[in-house]
Amino acid sequence: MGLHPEYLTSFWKTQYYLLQMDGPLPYPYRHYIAIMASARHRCSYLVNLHIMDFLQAGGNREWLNGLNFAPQKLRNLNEINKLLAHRPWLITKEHIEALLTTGENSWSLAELIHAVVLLTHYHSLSSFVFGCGINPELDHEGGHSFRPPSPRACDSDSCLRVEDYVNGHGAGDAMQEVEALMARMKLLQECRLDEEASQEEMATRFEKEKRESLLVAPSADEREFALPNVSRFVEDPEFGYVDFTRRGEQTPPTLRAQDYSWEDHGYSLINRLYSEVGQLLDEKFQIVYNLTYHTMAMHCGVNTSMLRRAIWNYIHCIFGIRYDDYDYGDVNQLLERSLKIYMKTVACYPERTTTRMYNGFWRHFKHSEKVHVNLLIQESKMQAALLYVLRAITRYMT
Ligand SMILES: CC(C)C[C@H](N)C(=O)O
Repeated sequence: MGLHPEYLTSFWKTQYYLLQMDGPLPYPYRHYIAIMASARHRCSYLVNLHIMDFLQAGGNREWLNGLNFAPQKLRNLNEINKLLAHRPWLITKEHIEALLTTGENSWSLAELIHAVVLLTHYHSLSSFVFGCGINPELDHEGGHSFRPPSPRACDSDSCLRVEDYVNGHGAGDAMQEVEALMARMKLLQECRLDEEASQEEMATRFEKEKRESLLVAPSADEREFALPNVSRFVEDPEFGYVDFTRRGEQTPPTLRAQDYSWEDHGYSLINRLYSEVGQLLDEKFQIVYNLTYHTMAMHCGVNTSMLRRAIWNYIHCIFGIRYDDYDYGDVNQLLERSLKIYMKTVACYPERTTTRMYNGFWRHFKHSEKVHVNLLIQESKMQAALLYVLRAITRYMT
């Protein structure tokens, strides 16, 4: 994240506020929730970090034996943790009601907001960790694996491939890919001026992109095994993003941004209930959405807003969120298949990200640009999950 200091500052402020400042939840709870959220995505890096923080904050060591050892109140969060991580569109006001009205184990509304922001923060941070290939620290379990799950650590196969591209024949191809992408951006910008698609056509393009996104998935053999220090915090480990293996599984239903958007609805609700955090999140979303260096691989002075918007909206599309004024044909034109696979893996099954996927897209772009893509994925995913849970809270309250 240090490659993007403006973003990092905002990220740190938010995280610091959520973990260290006065707030509705006791400190050990905050770290335990971070553990529960990271464990959903098998992110041992973050689980280990927060196990240490939990103990430092005076947390009860017993709870670290697993979810079954934690107080019932925390265990009650399990359902919403699962849904937020994998299928946030399934969250209803009944889930909210169940948490707020269970006698002595009830959550207050303020506590619940704190908890859901923490959950979504750590789900999306897990995506960043796997997307950028951050390895477990050496003194952590799995820190010395002989096949590290990290894009940074090269398995010989993918290292060879990258060298091939850069030194040999592939380098020219990779450069041409950049040129072709720039040309497509230019063409789309020019066409936009002459041609406006009808509302129905725009809706069809969204549905097509959403349906197709279901087919963009890593193969099952990329599954990561869960380490015991992580799996003890996970119940119902099979529950994931829409499961394609089950027949007749539907695509996520569509949430239209005009009915519930961050700017008009989500932000104002969270601002009312937990105002500093509302502000901090809003600032962070704005920073990441507008972040640009006007570069594209070896080119400078480029307006990349179209490309960055396509990345942001593709993630929202995977989670069923549609912007009526956006033409999803752009996503199809601008995001190559290998990038879509990478993005969907990082957002939905982060633990299955591989070196090969990381190296496979945008072969001529800089490392910092790939990290930039990860920031967009991370924040877009967080906002998507928040929109669903905040909508459910609004429905519960009205
Ligand atoms: C994600 C990247 C294509 C972003 C680009 N390098 C920019 O500065 O806008």
